[in-house]
Amino acid sequence: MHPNALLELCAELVDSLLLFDKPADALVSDFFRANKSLGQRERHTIAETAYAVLRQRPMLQHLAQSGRGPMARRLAILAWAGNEAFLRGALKEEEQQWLKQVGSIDRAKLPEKLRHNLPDWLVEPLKARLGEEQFWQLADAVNTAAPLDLRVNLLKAKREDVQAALKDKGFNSTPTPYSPWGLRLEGKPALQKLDVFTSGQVEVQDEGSQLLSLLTEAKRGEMVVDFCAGAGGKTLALGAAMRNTGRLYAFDVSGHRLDKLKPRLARSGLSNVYPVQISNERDDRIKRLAGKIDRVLVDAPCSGLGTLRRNPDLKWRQSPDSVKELHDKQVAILNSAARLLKPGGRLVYATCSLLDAENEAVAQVFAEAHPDFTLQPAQEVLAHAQVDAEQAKALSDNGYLRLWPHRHHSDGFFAAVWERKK
Ligand SMILES: C[S@@+](CC[C@H](N)C(=O)[O-])C[C@H]1O[C@@H](n2cnc3c(N)ncnc32)[C@H](O)[C@@H]1O
Repeated sequence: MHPNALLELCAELVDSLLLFDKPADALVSDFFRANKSLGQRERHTIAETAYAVLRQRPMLQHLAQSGRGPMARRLAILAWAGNEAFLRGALKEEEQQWLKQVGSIDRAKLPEKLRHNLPDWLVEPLKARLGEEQFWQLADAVNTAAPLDLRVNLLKAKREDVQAALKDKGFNSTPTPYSPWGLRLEGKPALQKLDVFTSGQVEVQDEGSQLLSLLTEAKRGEMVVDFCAGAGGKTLALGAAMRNTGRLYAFDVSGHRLDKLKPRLARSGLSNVYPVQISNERDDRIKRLAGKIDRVLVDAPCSGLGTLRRNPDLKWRQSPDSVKELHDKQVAILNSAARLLKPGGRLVYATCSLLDAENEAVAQVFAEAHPDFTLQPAQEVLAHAQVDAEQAKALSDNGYLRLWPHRHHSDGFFAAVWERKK
């Protein structure tokens, strides 16, 4: 493809992403579906360039002001994630001059908000929580791309065997530092056609998500509910931990998301999973199971701000109002899910948010209203669930699990674990 044609495609995608009317990953998929002839490398350049614009939008929009021509093209030039010589082939003489001039600007001297590239409303709570130094580490960490983590399905394979099979195909990986189920891949190989993937030996899953399933510690023969199962990333991990025995209900209000679980279930070899579309958290089917369940995982709908490495658009699509609404929804879901538990049963509340409002604040509201639930220190639960005791300590904060991209190199996660008193 001619360099200018590729640059124009980048600009077209940037234009549509900056409308923020749909999630970026869905827009990118639609874009590639509409441009089927693109090769792997071209897709990589287009997607990475567009995501770089989302990550550094304030900085790039500021720098782009000095240029000429359509704004989306200027942004794509500044964020270009492909081969540099190839880009030069796309640029007019005046664009080359402009790019050189922009390149000479010392970005470290620009105002703070152009350097952290976060919306104002997020800065204050994150600085209050982390302090100045860690805030900047976090800002850097969320503005870089995430690695690709796999969870090995221990029903079908051992971690070291999958690692060896990947190596045979030329893909290097290392065991994840905290999760005993995980492998972290070097680069971003296309996995869909590999045997280890098609035969259900691995699923793509961030290490943090694996730790949430570990915290649930679902066991053989138990009755377990994954209350917000979505496409079932955590359901699959829970089902494997149950060794394909007992009963695992996968609830979600979205039938569309539950449909995506089906092919994954087929690959996984699990037959203990029962997907159920519920109308809301007060659905009658939940009432019928009240007091009968051993473990409930509530992987609540949240702002997703812990996944900014993968979903940088979320920082521009969320707002203080949406976070407030989510907080209320999270409390309602957690209250309802808690009714399912037997005495002695375990409740895990989790989000992939960085904000106290969706995490500690929700856990606190729940704890105050439920004296019949006792908080289980995350550190102890993790150590019991095969995570090295020292590492378990590094993952916990005030009795909760707290994962941060800049410290743990996973997505940002929160989890609280309670036991219903006997
Ligand atoms: C964080 S996502 C779940 C991701 C999933 N657990 C996984 O590991 O792939 C939150 C899910 O909550 C679902 N949800 C939203 N409101 C709900 C409700 N009232 N009851 C149950 N699920 C709900 C959403 O449809 C979404 O799939």
